[in-house]
Amino acid sequence: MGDKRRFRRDPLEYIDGLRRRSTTGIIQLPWGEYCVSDADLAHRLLRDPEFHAGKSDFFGELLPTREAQVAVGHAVRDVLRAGVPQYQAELARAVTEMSSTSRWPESGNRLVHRCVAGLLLHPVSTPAATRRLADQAARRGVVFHAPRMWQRVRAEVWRARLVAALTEEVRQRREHPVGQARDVLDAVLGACPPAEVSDRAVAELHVMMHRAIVVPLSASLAWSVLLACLHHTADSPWPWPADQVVREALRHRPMPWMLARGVPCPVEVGGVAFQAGDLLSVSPYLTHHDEQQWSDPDAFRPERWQEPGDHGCFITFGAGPFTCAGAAVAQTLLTESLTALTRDTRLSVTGGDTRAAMAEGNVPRPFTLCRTPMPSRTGHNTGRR
Ligand code: HEM
Repeated sequence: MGDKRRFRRDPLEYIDGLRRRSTTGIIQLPWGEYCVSDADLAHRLLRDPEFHAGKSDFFGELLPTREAQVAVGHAVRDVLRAGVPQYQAELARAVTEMSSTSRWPESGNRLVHRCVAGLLLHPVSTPAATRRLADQAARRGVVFHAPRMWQRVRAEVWRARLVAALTEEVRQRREHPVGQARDVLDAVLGACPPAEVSDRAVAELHVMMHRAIVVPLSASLAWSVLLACLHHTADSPWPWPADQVVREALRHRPMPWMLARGVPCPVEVGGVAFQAGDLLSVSPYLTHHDEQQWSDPDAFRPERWQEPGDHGCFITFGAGPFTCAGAAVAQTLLTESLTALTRDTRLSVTGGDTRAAMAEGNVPRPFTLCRTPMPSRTGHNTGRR
């Protein structure tokens, strides 16, 4: 079997194989780029000031300075943090309406999207047509990766419509500013002075943040559900608290595939010479499955998170200057979601396995989730496992 086919069949196993054969701490990916496979080297790279002197590539060219990037990240994080009770309320409604069997990851995508929608665009302050458009665009490939070429072409049309509607909304909001951010759009607006960031760039940033929030949350929720169900098949409730399941799923199957950095100047790493501008990546998956860092790294063991000293280098949210701004709130939202899904309910899956499908990152292959009601252990709904 050729390298590309082997990679497609099981990308994580494939890069694990490359790592095992490497003696230099660096591997070459099938498309030619290099990835650091040694966990210590990966951690050093993510923290190296020389690799982080300018702006983060995460925002592309939408913002003028690194300071503006940090301000947008923090403002969006603050809105999400304040919106946790709203997320919980929508989650409770959505889970009640969920059928006893559902196809994942699509159902998880819809669930997360529904619960975040009111935080992305405030329901009262945003015209219903714009909110509807954002919802339709999300379902038609603007947010989640569309597998087929024609779907991706169609997504571009929806994206253009959405950006146009959001640009108009930004114009309106800039004419009538409010004190406190009501949603992610206000948060981005508040961090972007009109003289420096155009209405259209704010609209583009909103679409970008929409994806940056919903896509990794959905994939990580799907992995949490799948991995816990595959590793606990008994009729009893899961033996782990939801936050430990989430944390272990984020370690075992980190959704971010590669964290890429532009090489700032000619340098040699692991015997390979890089020129300024070349890309060098770090793989959260390889780092989290490094035996020097983690005991029994290939085992799914949520309980490791209650054991002091069993935590190696954890980089699902990156590390160093460009770390994810939403890491803490993301873990809260994931824990809330898993808690709601398992409340007085036994979860089981059919058809799932631990191989990743490559989309915008590592996402689980399709599986069916069955939810079976269980009598409440306390006689009433505690909301916590
Ligand atoms: C499970 C969910 C999430 C995962 C796995 C995740 C992961 C990541 C990763 C890997 C990066 C890039 C780090 C790097 O290049 O070193 C990143 C950047 C970022 N993420 Fe997240 N993220 C998640 C959710 C969120 C949420 C909910 C927000 C909302 C505030 C958010 C906001 C950001 C921002 C603003 C950046 C850019 C940081 C910067 O360059 O200053 N993320 N995220």
